[in-house]
Amino acid sequence: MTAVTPIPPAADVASRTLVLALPKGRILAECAPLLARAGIVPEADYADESSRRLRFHTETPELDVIRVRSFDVATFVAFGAAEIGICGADVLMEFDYPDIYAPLDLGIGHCRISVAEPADAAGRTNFSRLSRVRVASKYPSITRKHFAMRGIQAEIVTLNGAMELAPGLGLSRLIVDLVQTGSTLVANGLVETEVIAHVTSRLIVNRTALKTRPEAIGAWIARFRAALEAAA
Ligand SMILES: Nc1ncnc2c1ncn2[C@@H]1O[C@H](COP(=O)(O)OP(=O)(O)OP(=O)(O)O)[C@@H](O)[C@H]1O
Ligand SMILES: O=P(O)(O)OC[C@H]1O[C@H](OP(=O)(O)OP(=O)(O)O)[C@H](O)[C@@H]1O
Repeated sequence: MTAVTPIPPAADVASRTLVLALPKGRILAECAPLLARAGIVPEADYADESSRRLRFHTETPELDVIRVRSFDVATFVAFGAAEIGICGADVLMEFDYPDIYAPLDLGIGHCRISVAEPADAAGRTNFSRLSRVRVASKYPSITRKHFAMRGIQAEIVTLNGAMELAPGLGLSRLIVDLVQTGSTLVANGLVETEVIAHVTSRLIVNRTALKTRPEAIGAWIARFRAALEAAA
């Protein structure tokens, strides 16, 4: 039988090293100056995506960082595996975890989550007469809610990338995806028809951890706030 590691008693949880979950990819690079201003200096290879390590110490003994997929940052924090994290508002909207508190807009990762359709069909869809529509997205919950608010039942085709291919290949009529410059849409013959929400990255914390360790976590929130003010 495999030995099961006991769940640490509350006292250990209260004193364990805090974990900050960072999203690998584009946001990680944008985070770097903010982390530096907040006094967080992780081991040098934390930003080296060719490194197979996922957890890194920082110069502050009571704080480690982990590097995970952007969508998974919210899950690590919601379940208390990481006390603090940085992730896009798109991810927070999609999961809507009640255990996450997002005290700070970090002003990085600017984009929007939008509906798009083929340029040659744009403007021809009469949404007031539509009862069902097939939409490709990696945001099934946001998409379903958005169309439900207009009385349309969205049939979601969940993809993890390259959504822009879906309409041209007959997989869906519309897509819901992130847009920043709009060049990916243009390159694939699509146009943005509706903005669902504007997105930036947020500092997030686990609500229970904030209640049990208010000084430690509150101090990190304050450091991030000061770092933002210093940059303003
Ligand atoms: N084009 C963009 N411009 C600006 N911010 C973006 C853009 N695309 C995504 N983001 C923001 O960055 C976050 C991470 O996106 P990124 O593209 O790095 O990862 P991903 O491709 O969604 O994830 P993965 O590679 O793990 O599948 C998103 O949740 C969003 O908040
Ligand atoms: O409006 P733009 O500036 O063109 O940016 C939008 C693109 O950026 C994101 O993709 P990403 O580059 O993260 O690739 P992915 O498909 O692997 O998620 C998003 O899913 C769009 O495809």
